Amino acid sequence: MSPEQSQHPLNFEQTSFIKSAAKLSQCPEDVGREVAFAGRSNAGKSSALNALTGSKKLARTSKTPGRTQLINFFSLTETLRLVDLPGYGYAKVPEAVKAEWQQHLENYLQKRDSLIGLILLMDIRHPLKEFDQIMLEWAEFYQKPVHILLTKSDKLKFGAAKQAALKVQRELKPFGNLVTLQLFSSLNKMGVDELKQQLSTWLLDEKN
Ligand SMILES: Nc1nc2c(ncn2[C@@H]2O[C@H](COP(=O)(O)OP(=O)(O)OP(=O)(O)O)[C@@H](O)[C@H]2O)c(=O)[nH]1
Ligand SMILES: [Mg+2]
Repeated sequence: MSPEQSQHPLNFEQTSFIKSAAKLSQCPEDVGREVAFAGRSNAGKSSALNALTGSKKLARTSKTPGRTQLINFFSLTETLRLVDLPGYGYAKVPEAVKAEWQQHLENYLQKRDSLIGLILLMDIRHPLKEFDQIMLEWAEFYQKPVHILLTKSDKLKFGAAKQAALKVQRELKPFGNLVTLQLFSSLNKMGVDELKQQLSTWLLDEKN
């Protein structure tokens, strides 16, 4: 790691919970900038937010997939936010409920002006499932950059994790610069610094 990589102008430890929203109309005012964490149920979104902010309980984690059913907003500064999106694709939820979540998610991606980028989390052992593909297509359609975290990388040996990342990277070639990717583990904190760097780049860029 180079010295400049370990310095983040943003203090992620000062993140605090703002509110939960079940639909777009309940979201905080659409001003400033925010980055949303998306991914299938159980991919590790809430755990990643906690690892990022150095808090054990900022975002609720669970062994039961589907725990986060609301859009949870966190503030980093007065104008910068992080968002924990509901995990999609949880099989035990009725189809009608799934369809409704998807609708809220697409609405959020389409209409939220302050949304400047997506962190898309995928379990490194099960990447690019159907819902990940849908998310990538929406992101491309609505022109939102995506940074992928291959989570639970601690579950594989480093060499195997690297191989898995290369394979995913090859499959993402059609998206070009819009999609980037890294290894991540909330358990051993692998990639937390790289994630902070990506978020700082997005959130502090005056063009966004
Ligand atoms: N080994 C390992 N387990 C992890 C990691 N990240 C999350 N987990 C575990 O995976 C499970 C799901 O984690 P969550 O962070 O709650 O997942 P989520 O994506 O927020 O899930 P939903 O809220 O249901 O969408 C929990 O049992 C976590 O402890 C990781 O990096 N390594
Ligand atoms: Mg969650």
